[in-house]
Amino acid sequence: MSSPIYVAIDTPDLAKAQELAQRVHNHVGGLKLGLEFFCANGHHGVREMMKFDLPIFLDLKLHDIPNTVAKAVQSLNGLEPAVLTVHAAGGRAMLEDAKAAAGIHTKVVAVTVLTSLDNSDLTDIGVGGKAEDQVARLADLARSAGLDGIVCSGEEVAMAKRAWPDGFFVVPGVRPAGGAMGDQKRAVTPREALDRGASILVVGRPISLADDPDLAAREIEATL
Ligand SMILES: O=C(O)c1cc(=O)[nH]c(=O)n1[C@@H]1O[C@H](COP(=O)(O)O)[C@@H](O)[C@H]1O
Repeated sequence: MSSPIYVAIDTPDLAKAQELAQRVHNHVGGLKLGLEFFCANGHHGVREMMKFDLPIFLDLKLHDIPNTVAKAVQSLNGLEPAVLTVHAAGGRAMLEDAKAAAGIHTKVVAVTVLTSLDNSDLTDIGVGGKAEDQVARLADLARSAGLDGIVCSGEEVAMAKRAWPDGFFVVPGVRPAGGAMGDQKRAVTPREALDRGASILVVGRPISLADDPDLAAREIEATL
């Protein structure tokens, strides 16, 4: 079985992205490319990263009116990433139109509550209640809008999976025990996330900033 670890390649620099992928590609199950990579390198950059023969997770976190998001998703035609993100907070029509515009081989997943937010951040943006309640609400919306799954933290994934047993659950912001949190606030270990129902794990800095990214990826995999 392939590794559930998708390495987050968070750089605008194509050569650096290729170097990291080259180092870790035998120890991860996929490559996650984000907005900074896509803005700098576009379709060409994604095609270059497809050469590693691993599934591509295009993390664009689209969030706009339905027409704009649908056209943006259509503009990815030809790339057919394995996974594509949109923000659940864009609402039902946006989610439905994003899914309808995506290729059949692309899992469209909705970001619920960013792992960098805690309950007090939610209060600041006018969302009352706890992160878990908001994740539950948005997961329900994503499911009824026909999406393939959600992105949430390891703190909510067990609850979300109980409510949506065949959903696809992406858990980012995971940290090996004792690892630096950085800007992440709702982090669990990779093992905990998997045990609680994650389908795939997104791991960035614990691998990319390690002195030996290859070893770091292998060490995380060994804990799973
Ligand atoms: O959609 C994501 O992948 C995502 C959602 C979320 O709630 N939190 C989150 O950290 N991410 C992404 O997951 C990666 C986490 O990176 P590290 O914190 O360096 O492991 C980054 O590429 C984020 O953009």
